[in-house]
Amino acid sequence: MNYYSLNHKAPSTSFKEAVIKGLAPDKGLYFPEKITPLPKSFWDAIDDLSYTELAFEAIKQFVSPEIPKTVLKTIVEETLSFDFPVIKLNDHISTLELFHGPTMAFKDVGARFMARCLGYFNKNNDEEVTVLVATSGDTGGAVANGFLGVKGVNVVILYPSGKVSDIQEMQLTTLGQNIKALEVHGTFDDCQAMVKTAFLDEELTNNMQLTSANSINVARWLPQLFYFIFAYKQLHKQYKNIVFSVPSGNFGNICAGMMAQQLGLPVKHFIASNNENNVVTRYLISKLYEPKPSVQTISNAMDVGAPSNFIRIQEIYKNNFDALKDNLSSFSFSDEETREAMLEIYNHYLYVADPHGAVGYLGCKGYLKENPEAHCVFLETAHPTKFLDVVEDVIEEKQPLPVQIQSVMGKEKVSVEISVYEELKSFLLS
Ligand SMILES: Cc1ncc(COP(=O)(O)O)c(C=O)c1O
Ligand SMILES: N[C@@H](CCOP(=O)(O)O)C(=O)O
Repeated sequence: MNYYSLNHKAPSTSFKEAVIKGLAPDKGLYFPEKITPLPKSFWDAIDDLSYTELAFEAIKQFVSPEIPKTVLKTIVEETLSFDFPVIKLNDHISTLELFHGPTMAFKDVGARFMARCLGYFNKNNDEEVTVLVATSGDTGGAVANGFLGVKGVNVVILYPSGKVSDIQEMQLTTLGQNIKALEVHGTFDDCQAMVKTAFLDEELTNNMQLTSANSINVARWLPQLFYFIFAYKQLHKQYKNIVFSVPSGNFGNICAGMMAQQLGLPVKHFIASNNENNVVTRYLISKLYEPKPSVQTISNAMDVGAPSNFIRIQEIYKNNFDALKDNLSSFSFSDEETREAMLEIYNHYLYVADPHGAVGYLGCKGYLKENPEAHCVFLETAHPTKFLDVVEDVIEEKQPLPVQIQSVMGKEKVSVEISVYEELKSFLLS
């Protein structure tokens, strides 16, 4: 599959080059040249196919011919070595738990898939690759875990100082080896802007092979489309009008869901559920896309002022506002509403949701008011214990810590503080 730059000022490139480069030379995100819907026989067989078979068929067109089928099979099997259960809360709302991987957030799938693709492409290459990642909380830990000890790969994670949870910080600052953490005095958007600037800096790119493990990288972004197919497999016999409420920040996950829909997944509608960082909610009301600096919230991983992937969503809908609006609703919620939702979910359903999932739940409720015939699946994008302070404070109940979380507790934090791009550059050159 070839990929073109959404800035349209760079040549199109293969999957391999798109993964290795991360971002196109004109700073545009890569997008597949063609999306071929999966045949009816695939959807008809959904009950008989395993998760790995479904994932293999769904991703095949995007990675071939550069990744041979046998290699892809192994990559998919290794990537998906944990569960993706749907939990029904009531007849209209379910949640898809995406936190059963090693770092307990939905990023594990993309990070593990990308690490293996990069490993395959680099296997006969002596040149080291530096993977740059900006994180508002979860990508950093997942990429650190996914790339730990991978030969020839150095990972540099930029995270906003004081704006990630304690456990998220431990996950990205304590692993050592080939993983380095930079604590940025700024917001996630500052981290993301520094990463994008680095890709355009010839002094850097002439000296080292840089790539990104954020969802701007197609190998990190596209595997997220599996989730929507997995949820559909579990629910389609019971419910007809399935809609997804996706807690959104950088909009990679919801955009991957829209790619699954392009492949033919019968999704009725998407809901982008936001905290107070709500550029897309405002856009759908005003038609004006006006990013603004992010504000800090209790669903910190969604504290994104300028979502990278919105341009991919615009591409899917050919920049047609009405077509997008037909398929996408968006709601924005305050921290107070989020806390109330966490308590409501706990009291009514004895289910402990994390703050991001709770925003997704509120998105379901908002949509169902006008569309009572739908069955809404909100994505539980991270395990509640990643946000221990908030969760225990709201439900007033001590939470047992899963082994994945226990394994990072008490380890020594190692990070380097930086404030401006020049400091990132000298760190990378040193
Ligand atoms: C727990 C959690 N929920 C939601 C999001 C938002 O996902 P996206 O950036 O793909 O919109 C993130 C971060 O990306 C996250 O870590
Ligand atoms: N919420 C993310 C922000 C980065 O998103 P990505 O999908 O583009 O990597 C995080 O947790 O870091």
